Amino acid sequence: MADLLDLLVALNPWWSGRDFDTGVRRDRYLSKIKRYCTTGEIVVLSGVRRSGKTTLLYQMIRDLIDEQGVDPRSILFVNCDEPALANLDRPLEAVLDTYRSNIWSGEGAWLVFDEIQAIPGWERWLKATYDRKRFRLVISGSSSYLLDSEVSTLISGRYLAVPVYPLDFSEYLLFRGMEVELDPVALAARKYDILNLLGQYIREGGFPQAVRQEDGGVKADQLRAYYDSIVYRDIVQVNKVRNQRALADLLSYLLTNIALPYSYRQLVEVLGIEAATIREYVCYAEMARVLFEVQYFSYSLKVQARNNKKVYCIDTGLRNAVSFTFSADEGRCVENLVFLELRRRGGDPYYWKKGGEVDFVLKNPDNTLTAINVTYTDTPPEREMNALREFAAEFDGRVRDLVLITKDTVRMDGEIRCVPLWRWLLGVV
Ligand SMILES: Nc1ncnc2c1ncn2[C@@H]1O[C@H](COP(=O)(O)OP(=O)(O)OP(=O)(O)O)[C@@H](O)[C@H]1O
Repeated sequence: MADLLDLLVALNPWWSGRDFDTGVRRDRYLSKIKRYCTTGEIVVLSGVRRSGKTTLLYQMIRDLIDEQGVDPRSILFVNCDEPALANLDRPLEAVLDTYRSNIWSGEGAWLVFDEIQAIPGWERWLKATYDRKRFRLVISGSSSYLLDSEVSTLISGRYLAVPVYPLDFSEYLLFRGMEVELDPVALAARKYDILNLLGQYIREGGFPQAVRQEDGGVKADQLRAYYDSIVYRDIVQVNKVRNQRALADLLSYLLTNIALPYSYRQLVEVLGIEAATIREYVCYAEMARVLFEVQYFSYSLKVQARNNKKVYCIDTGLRNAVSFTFSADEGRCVENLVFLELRRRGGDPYYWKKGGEVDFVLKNPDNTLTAINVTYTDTPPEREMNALREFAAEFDGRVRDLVLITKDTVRMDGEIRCVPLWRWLLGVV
């Protein structure tokens, strides 16, 4: 089919040696994708809208061609969102047939399908293609579609997921033109530039396109547009939400109150929405990866469930653009940044509260615990230290690390290690 071939040629500039834009490299993801690709499993890039999945696919393709010497024609990239594909009867089969008969009929082709969830029936096609063992498969899509139960069952045990987040702090610095060497002298020399950019990162977050936008007004509009499309396309449409007003009120409340424990009873009272509906909507927002709910830490599931929860947002810039906030809540945005970084590092944090409060508790693979508090004042308050000590006493013998993330204080205080946020985010501690 000539039209389809034209479309594929346009989508795959590397077949004809044309250049293509790969933006700023994100090595953290590229090395993971590369490792996963060697396993022969389907590699799935999933993450919130606009976090940079398509661009990462281009970067992977660039590396395949330039570093690994893969024949450019053996790589097929398809943006499944292309309107032309929607008119085809069996789009994925048609695309593969056209590619195999015109471009590459040899072994070992790479099939890279972006936004694959746009094509109905893609799960079955993917499973069947995987079972034929003739292709390497890399797919991407926004989370709510890719991680739902249907997909997990159809391709379960056959895929490795790469969760994609907006920029981390070192990527943010790179986007802002600062390449930092992780050497103590170089870091000390650039500390004030780094701190200045950290202030901006806390406010504007890490959505790549918004970071590159210099005009503050346009940036905020862009972030609001992202939010609207996440809410509408990934929550309302996917889950057929009827009470959109209630959803909007709930999300707005939660985003304004990130990092604060809340109970469903309190939400019912404030918002006038039923508890079951609140639970359902929070779950949708988590699937769209716009919010993350954090549970109370306890070895007893009953105690965990009985206690209040907290939420954090996928991006502080997005949150600041759509909620009613004041500059005084910088501390909570900082806590949100720490939460996101813990998730990027593969952690699944809890919080804990008794006399004092511990912002994050992590269960380590060796069954020990790490407790982290975050403070962003010039002098770390004693109450943050005391809460960590209280936690250590409560879970005596199980605690491996007590960490206080600070604005600029570096010291050991008994068992507590104080680390400045910027160093912790860059992984130099
Ligand atoms: N590494 C990067 N370097 C430069 N710009 C980037 C980078 N990553 C993303 N962007 C920019 O951010 C925007 C969103 O990126 P991209 O389309 O890759 O995200 P996505 O996660 O695939 O989005 P969606 O889910 O909406 O399809 C684009 O304008 C893109 O140019």
